Amino acid sequence: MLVYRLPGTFDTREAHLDLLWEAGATGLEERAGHIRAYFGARTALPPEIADGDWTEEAEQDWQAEFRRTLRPVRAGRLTIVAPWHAGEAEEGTRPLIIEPGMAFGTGHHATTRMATEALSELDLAGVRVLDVGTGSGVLAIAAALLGAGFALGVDIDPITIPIARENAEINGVAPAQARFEEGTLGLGDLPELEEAPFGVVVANLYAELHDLLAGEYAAHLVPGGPLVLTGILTGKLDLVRAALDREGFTGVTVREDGDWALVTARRGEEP
Ligand SMILES: C[S@@+](CC[C@H](N)C(=O)[O-])C[C@H]1O[C@@H](n2cnc3c(N)ncnc32)[C@H](O)[C@@H]1O
Repeated sequence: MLVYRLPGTFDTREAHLDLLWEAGATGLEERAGHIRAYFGARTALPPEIADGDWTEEAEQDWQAEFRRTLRPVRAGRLTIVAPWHAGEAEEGTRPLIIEPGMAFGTGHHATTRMATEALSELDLAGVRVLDVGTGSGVLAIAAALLGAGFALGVDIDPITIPIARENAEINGVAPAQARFEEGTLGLGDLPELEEAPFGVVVANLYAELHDLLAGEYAAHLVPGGPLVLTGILTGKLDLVRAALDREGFTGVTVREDGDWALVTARRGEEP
């Protein structure tokens, strides 16, 4: 693979980005002060950009570089690691191994890390946990490793389900501890969801969906059960706060990391 560097940012070079795709770029990335364009082979750049200040980088083993730079992420009582870093969990934490792949949830996004930290602060011993939008399965697996009695991960995207199951297996989490099913809330077609309510519901989705699903979260939680929501841009916190208020959640707390927020609340009053 070849990488060409061009000074500038996506904003200042916007007109060039389409040209790069048309020229066959397989990836574009903005780094401090320059754009990197990835090509499978040496490519004649279009004249509009060929006279720019391009540098061709030496060919590298990008796969090895990617594997090296994907560092372990500390999240509460766990460290989220790729399989090749399984021995590098921080002292006093347990490794949560996630194979980086097609599904969201390697721990490198602030929302995944904050949600894992929030789960880590709860006493999950023996508790049934519902993870809505499970992706890589990271939060359901985290719950199982933190002692949950059972975790169910659901995702609307079917490609995530075998990925989540494989990640559970890598972590030694058996199907009796964590199961993964295609689906969502509100459709009523998942037998597991018709069973007794869950002790904790966690969802890393987005603010508008939390607004839509807030009533479903309440319906699937035991009275007083904690709700952990993230994937929320800080500018949309009011939408989520209003939805939780509408559905009778109490004790709302907010934590932020950059543009992202995590909200916790409890269903109704303590029993
Ligand atoms: C931001 S990722 C979160 C992945 C993982 N739980 C984490 O915390 O890193 C959101 C996931 O939610 C799924 N999703 C989106 N809309 C959904 C819905 N209505 N019901 C269930 N899953 C949904 C997506 O397919 C995606 O896998």
